[in-house]
Amino acid sequence: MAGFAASNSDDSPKQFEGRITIYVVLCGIIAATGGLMFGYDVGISGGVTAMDDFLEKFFPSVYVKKHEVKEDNYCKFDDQGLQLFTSSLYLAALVASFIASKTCKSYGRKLTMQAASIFFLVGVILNAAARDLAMLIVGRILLGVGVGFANQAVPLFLSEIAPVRIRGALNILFQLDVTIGILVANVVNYFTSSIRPWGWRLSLGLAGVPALILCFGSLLITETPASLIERQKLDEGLAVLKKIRGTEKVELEFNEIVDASKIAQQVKHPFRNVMMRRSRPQLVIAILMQVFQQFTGINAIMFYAPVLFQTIGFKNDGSLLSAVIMGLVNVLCTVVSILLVDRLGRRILLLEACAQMLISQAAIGAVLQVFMKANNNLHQDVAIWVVVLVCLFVSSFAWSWGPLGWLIPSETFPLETRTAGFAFAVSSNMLFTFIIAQAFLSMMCHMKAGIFFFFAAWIVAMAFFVVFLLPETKNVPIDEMTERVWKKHWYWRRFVDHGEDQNETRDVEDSANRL
Ligand SMILES: OC[C@H]1O[C@](O)(CO)[C@@H](O)[C@@H]1O
Repeated sequence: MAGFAASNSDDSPKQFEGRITIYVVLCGIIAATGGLMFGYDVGISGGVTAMDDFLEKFFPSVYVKKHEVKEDNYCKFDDQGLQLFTSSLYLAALVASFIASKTCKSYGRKLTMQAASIFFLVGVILNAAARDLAMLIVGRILLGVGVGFANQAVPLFLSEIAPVRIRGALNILFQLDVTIGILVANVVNYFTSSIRPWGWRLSLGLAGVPALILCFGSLLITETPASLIERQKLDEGLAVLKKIRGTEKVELEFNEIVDASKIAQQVKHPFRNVMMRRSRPQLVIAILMQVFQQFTGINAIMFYAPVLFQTIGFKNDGSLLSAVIMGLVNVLCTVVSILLVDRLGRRILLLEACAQMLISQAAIGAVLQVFMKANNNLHQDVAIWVVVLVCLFVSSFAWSWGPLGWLIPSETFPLETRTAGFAFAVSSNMLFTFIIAQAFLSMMCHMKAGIFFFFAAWIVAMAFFVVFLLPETKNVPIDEMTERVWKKHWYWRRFVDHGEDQNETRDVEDSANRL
């Protein structure tokens, strides 16, 4: 299989000077709290939409359907308005990520994170105080803008400040915070569901906590050297590089960033450049990683776990508790990824997970198909098996496609197309999260257990993608990807080697002449 991977002649990381400083780790931990906002939101909506008081106030018809004994269990929550509550956030985030890519480039990663926390806070206030559906949805849209800004800035920030040998681990702090956010949200829902009739307001309002952490925390962190140098702040960039590497000897790395930024400055239209032939490998991979991440079916489970568990017959408390257990598995297995990603590499984790996810999705489908046909509810013993299978699925997702969906796109684009290219990754994630959020309950209503086979089929396609098209990027310095990865890949090299796109060359030359 070596022929399909990037066959680096020298697999050891380039020896940039420097150690892993406390400051760099601290900056990583603070910035990663952007992931908490995203995760909290993913986790909170499922539980809130299962709460009677919330349904009765905003979605009375769903409330009635939920309590109708004869209604088909698979279809109880099939309501476009209810799904719009969950999904509107992702639509807003999709649009926001393109705006955020511009602010990231022109004003830096740090400022973009600060803006994210402010948008998010305003959204939280509207949500917690919502008196009608309109207020609720406007609040969700603002939360979405916050998520779009944070998801754009944070993974880039983490990959750019990280020393190469722990880049994977540091970047995965973002996804770790996403999973912690989901878990905390599930725990919060577990308790607030018994606070009648305003428990849902508390659930939605507590989303302000991670936003406040990011807002104040981001005052303490640095801007990335790459962003400073890209914006012509060379001295500041050099000083920051020395500080985060804990040494004065940073010339090699500094020069590499300066070289990358010289090319970046000549590119006046990053979005046009990202569309050109030679950006094709990174662009295709960034988008597909996200499409595939979502078509594992993860969010069908994350958003609607409490609803799903109610569907198979757990009572309110039982279903929220199962969602909490699942959330814990998600967090712990993301830690496994942090420990392994820079040792085993990205491809092994992704491939192992494909096998484990395929087996668990197919098994969930089979159990529901067999046992739910005769009886609209599952027997408690069988339902517990479904929870076990869901945990098996979530564990493998958590050490692979979850974190690597962010890591790989953030480390593969060259500086000149990095923010624009990464915007495609974020927006694809949001688009497909939106599609799943909007469609899952209807799909479950129509396809019933078949939905899990649908996701299983996608997992097969993902495995082929990794085997043939995804090169290994472990231990490759971020600004050396073209030489060491793309030019050596059996398929992608044709885009990079002969990819001198006429328009692009003209674009760069024009800019150079103007300088
Ligand atoms: O941990 C699961 C979560 O991770 C993500 O895939 C983001 O990487 C979310 O879409 C999902 O809800």
